[in-house]
Amino acid sequence: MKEHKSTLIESNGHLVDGANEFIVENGSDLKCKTKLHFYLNGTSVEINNPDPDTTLLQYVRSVGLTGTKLGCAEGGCGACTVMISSYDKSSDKITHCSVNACLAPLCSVDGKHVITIEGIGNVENPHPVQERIALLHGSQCGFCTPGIAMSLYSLLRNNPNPSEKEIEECFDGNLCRCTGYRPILDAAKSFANPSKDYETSENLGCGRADCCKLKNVENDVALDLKFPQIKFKKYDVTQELIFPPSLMKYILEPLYFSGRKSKWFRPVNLNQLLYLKSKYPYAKLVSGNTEVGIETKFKKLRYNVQIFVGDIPELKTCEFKDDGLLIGANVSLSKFQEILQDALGHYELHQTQIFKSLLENLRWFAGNQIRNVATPAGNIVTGSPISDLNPIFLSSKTLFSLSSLEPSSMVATNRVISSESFWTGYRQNCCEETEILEKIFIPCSKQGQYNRAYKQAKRRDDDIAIVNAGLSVLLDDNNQVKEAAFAFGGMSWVTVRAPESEHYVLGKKWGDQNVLKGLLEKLCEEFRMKFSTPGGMATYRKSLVVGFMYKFWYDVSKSANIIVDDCDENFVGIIERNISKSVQIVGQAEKDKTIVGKQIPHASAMKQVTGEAMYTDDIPKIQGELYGALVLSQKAHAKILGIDATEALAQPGVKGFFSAKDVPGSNIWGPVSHDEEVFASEEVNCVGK
Ligand SMILES: NC(=O)C1=CN([C@@H]2O[C@H](COP(=O)(O)OP(=O)(O)OC[C@H]3O[C@@H](n4cnc5c(N)ncnc54)[C@H](O)[C@@H]3O)[C@@H](O)[C@H]2O)C=CC1
Ligand SMILES: O=c1[nH]c(=O)c2nc[nH]c2[nH]1
Repeated sequence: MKEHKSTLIESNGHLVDGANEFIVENGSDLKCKTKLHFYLNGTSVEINNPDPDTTLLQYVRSVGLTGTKLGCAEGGCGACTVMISSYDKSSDKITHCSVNACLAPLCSVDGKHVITIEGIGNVENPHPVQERIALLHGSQCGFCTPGIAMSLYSLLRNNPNPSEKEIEECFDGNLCRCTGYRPILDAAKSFANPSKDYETSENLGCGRADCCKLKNVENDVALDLKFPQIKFKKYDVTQELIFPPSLMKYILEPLYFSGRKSKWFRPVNLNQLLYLKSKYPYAKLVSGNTEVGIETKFKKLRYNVQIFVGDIPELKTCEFKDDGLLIGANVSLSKFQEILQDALGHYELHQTQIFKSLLENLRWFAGNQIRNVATPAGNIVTGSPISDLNPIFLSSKTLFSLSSLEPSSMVATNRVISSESFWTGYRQNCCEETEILEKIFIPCSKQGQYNRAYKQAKRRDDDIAIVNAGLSVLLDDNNQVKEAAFAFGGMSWVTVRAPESEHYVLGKKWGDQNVLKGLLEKLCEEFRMKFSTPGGMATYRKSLVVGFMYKFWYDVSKSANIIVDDCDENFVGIIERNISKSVQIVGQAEKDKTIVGKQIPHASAMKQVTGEAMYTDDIPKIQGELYGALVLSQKAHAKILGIDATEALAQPGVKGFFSAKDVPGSNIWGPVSHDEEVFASEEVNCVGK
């Protein structure tokens, strides 16, 4: 990767390539559009100067599409899943992505087609996805159900013939806390092509002659066999909502919106971005918004100027160079996965170690909805100490290319910095205010190099790491260590290397058990973590570091054909979760009975799965509506000596305060025995009462 300089001023004195479109500061004279245009469930929508702080979820719910739910608000539960389709002119391809509407800025959907649960079907005419989830008991309280349906729908739009594995994986960003995944997966797998998961004929099916998994069985016939009591609609991909033809002619133009608290720029090429960043050095770049969205919502950070970088083609490029992969810093993580997968076929086997580590790691990076929008740049620049990607970048000496524009000379400059010197402190890096991360160069591994990534989180899918690692060694022909780079996340304020352990192992023989012992001891010395360390679990985190190295030792030994004593296969690789299997045994339907022995979907199922079911939060607001909040005990056990609400009542907008003495009738209630107070009267006996 070479550093370069270029000027944004042409010989005739004009700015090149559209940079001048942002020259006027207040927006009134800008050549950019101030109207947002997109499609929502097949209908064109235009909004003049939308507020940059509005999320897509707030918008769709505000126009009555309340099937999309607000759950965690941080991209973790999937209740807000919608599908966003976009058309790429250069490849003439339409892509469909499941996305968390709770984090997606409304302003980011310009030129795209947003489909919510209401857009795919309704109670009278449900989409097959909705119908099968409802009829196969895939909803109980139904709150997560629209999001689950939209994840499956998005998968089918990209891949109408998925395998069972692909179906299970499409739900890695959806949580359900009451129905249970068994009936959801049963319904979803009714869309699967089983032959994709079972490669040999011995594995085809459960042994029954009429097993639904037998090859050559037509999909709908198979369904009848598996669920004989239920008649489903056939899934016909040709009946899907089309991508609006007018959006295929859409011209990408710069946008400018000015809201109550912030301004939003959308440059459409790199020059425009560099120009804007030089003009507004303090501006926040927004890409997938999966980190910035958390900062503004939960950490209450304010960014008065936001520059959206999600529609800049130069930041989404990919080149297979002789010695590595050069990618635009803002490719989505899903696209990054595709690129890495292609790289495995493009390069020689020994060159692909780092690409494989990244692929392994991306499997466990959040859920699909996040990976469809989040970017490597977002992860690198955030510099979270438990970033999933940064340990691998650090262990592989990945290079970052930073670009900026010097405003007085209008010269664009670029410098290349190694990941080894990029992060400087807790969520800090060496980017200057006017710099942007443009490209990332991931080197090919060398002959004899081994790179692995490990992650331990509280659960495998959709969770942030407790500790993670990117480990690399280069062995010579005698298996002596020529180079070592051990990077760990979750062990300090930033992703860190273990220089003493790396130094210890240099020149030593991989596979020699004394070396392993010494290496593990060195790691323990190097990561002395105080019991009081932020994040806690000091002993556990240290043991994870040692455990990862132990695993790496055997993993590399196996790959390098080094015979080691005590090599337990369980130390190598990860424990794979097989495709889940389930069976529901339903009693024989009794002829003279209408209910007993029959699988009867509950009465709200179809309403829930179509988003038509109304929850409290979905009820339209009424004029003068008031809100209530509970005042809870902060003491575990205390006598209530008195309640003074004067200060609360003095707050603007507060209309009243109510306690036990205001309850009309009895203050005692309970589901079976009436032994609880509605409001505590004399004593509290737990925090939160
Ligand atoms: N909410 C969630 O559940 C999860 C969030 N994440 C977060 O997702 C992030 C991934 O990316 P995005 O959503 O795309 O990030 P983002 O749009 O939220 O931006 C994150 C940071 O990266 C900066 N940035 C983005 N592109 C840049 C560029 N080209 N040059 C310089 N700075 C740039 C932004 O200014 C911001 O400081 C990670 O940082 C990670 O922490 C990851 C997994 C789960
Ligand atoms: O690298 C990351 N991986 C994650 O899973 C995650 N969740 C929040 N922030 C995150 N960063």
